[in-house]
Amino acid sequence: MYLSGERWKPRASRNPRQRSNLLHKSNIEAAMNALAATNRNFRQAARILGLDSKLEKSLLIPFREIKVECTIPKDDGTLVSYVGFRVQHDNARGPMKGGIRYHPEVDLDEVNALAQLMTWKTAVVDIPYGGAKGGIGCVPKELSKSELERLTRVFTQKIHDLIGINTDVPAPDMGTNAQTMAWILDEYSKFHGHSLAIVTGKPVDLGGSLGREAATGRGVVYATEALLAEYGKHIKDMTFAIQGFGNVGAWAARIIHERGGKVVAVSDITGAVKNQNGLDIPALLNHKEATGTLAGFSGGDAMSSDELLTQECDVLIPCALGGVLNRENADSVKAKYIVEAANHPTDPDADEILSKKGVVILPDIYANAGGVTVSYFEWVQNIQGFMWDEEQVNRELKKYMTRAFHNLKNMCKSHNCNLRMGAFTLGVNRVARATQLRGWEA
Ligand SMILES: NC(=O)C1=CN([C@@H]2O[C@H](COP(=O)(O)OP(=O)(O)OC[C@H]3O[C@@H](n4cnc5c(N)ncnc54)[C@H](O)[C@@H]3O)[C@@H](O)[C@H]2O)C=CC1
Ligand SMILES: O=C(O)CCC(=O)C(=O)O
Repeated sequence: MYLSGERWKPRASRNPRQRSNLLHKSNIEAAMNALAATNRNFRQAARILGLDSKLEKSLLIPFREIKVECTIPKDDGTLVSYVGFRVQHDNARGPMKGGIRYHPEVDLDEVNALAQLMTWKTAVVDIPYGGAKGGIGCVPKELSKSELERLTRVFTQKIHDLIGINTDVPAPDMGTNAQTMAWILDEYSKFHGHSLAIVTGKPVDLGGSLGREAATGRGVVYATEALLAEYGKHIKDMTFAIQGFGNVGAWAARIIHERGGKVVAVSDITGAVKNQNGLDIPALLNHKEATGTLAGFSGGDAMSSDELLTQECDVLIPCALGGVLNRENADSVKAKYIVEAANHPTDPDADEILSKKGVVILPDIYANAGGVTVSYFEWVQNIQGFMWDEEQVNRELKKYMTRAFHNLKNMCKSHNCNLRMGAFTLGVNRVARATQLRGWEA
């Protein structure tokens, strides 16, 4: 069945040289970093769609890669330098859009992969954007608030000429939040005048949208509901394990709990906690708020973070880093469904292993698109100088996520492929059409 873990298999080429190239490529690509894995998924989609090789190449090459040095004084007066990136991948469908990540593993390859994913993601949910992503290689928890502010302002000074309301609009990602966006907005406005729509995911008091903070987690829940409905199942009858308890993970857990789902395990960088009878999520949120850690929560048993991914559950929701499901642990995954709330949580090796086990994977470029969808609503509200109420935001979000699921499913049916390829073909096809209509083909 098209929603199962079955993989799309390339049609055997009649040309033996071409065929050996395909096989050789897929062998090499089995152990890949995020960029190679993303490129591989894109190329598979391009083949399914029968894209011309020139168009394929042009869609793959990023519009612009920016790398800047950001030197700031630490609180003790010493100078320290960080490297910041912004990759603008594609703008055929509109201004480039994507988050900014503060994390020690940020590098140009990763940002490239994440920027490309944004291009396909905005197209999957059919919002008028292209894709971009940014990041700074740093450990945000080791920086004071004033150091983070200085770093964000210096980064903005370095890239302000290359972003813009109609060119590239940043947003939060791992390690950044509404406050980070407020600093970017303020710094950018010094150069360009008051510019509310230059970032999304900002504080509501500064033009942010109601519902944006919860939007990625809420979108994950809408996506999960749409998937489970295909199997005649409901959140309230299922158990969930959630990796990551930051913005996305905590909101997903909270909303699943509200809908009667049983969250049986949660992890973050500080540890993990489990309870097969279901964790009391509001109590866990209070505990995390009060102590800054999951450790010591009396409503469950502590376990190691690594165990979370192989925990007994119906639905596994990774909400942290990329590549966490890989050849080392994929075979031990017990979940029947994986909803990719994180970007690129599943390594290609794991994709293969999980598919063979019949695990259904709802891919990132659809599953976590709720955040950028409400970012789009925020940008629209800023441009209109008008504010929607939260009910309208959530209603529209559900509409976009539900429509995208049906479009994705139709691609799976038309091309007899799994959900990942359904999402990639949906996104890539829309971007390819816009590229052709603009006359950008080489
Ligand atoms: N914030 C947003 O609107 C969107 C975020 N995403 C993706 O969702 C993921 C999470 O993003 P946010 O929640 O915004 O970040 P966040 O910084 O708010 O939270 C990240 C969470 O991951 C945990 N974590 C880090 N390393 C871990 C490890 N080794 N094991 C277990 N937990 C670990 C952290 O402790 C924290 O709880 C990322 O992949 C991001 O790209 C995707 C779409 C939109
Ligand atoms: O809200 C946005 O513009 C981007 C969110 C993001 O970075 C993502 O979807 O990965």
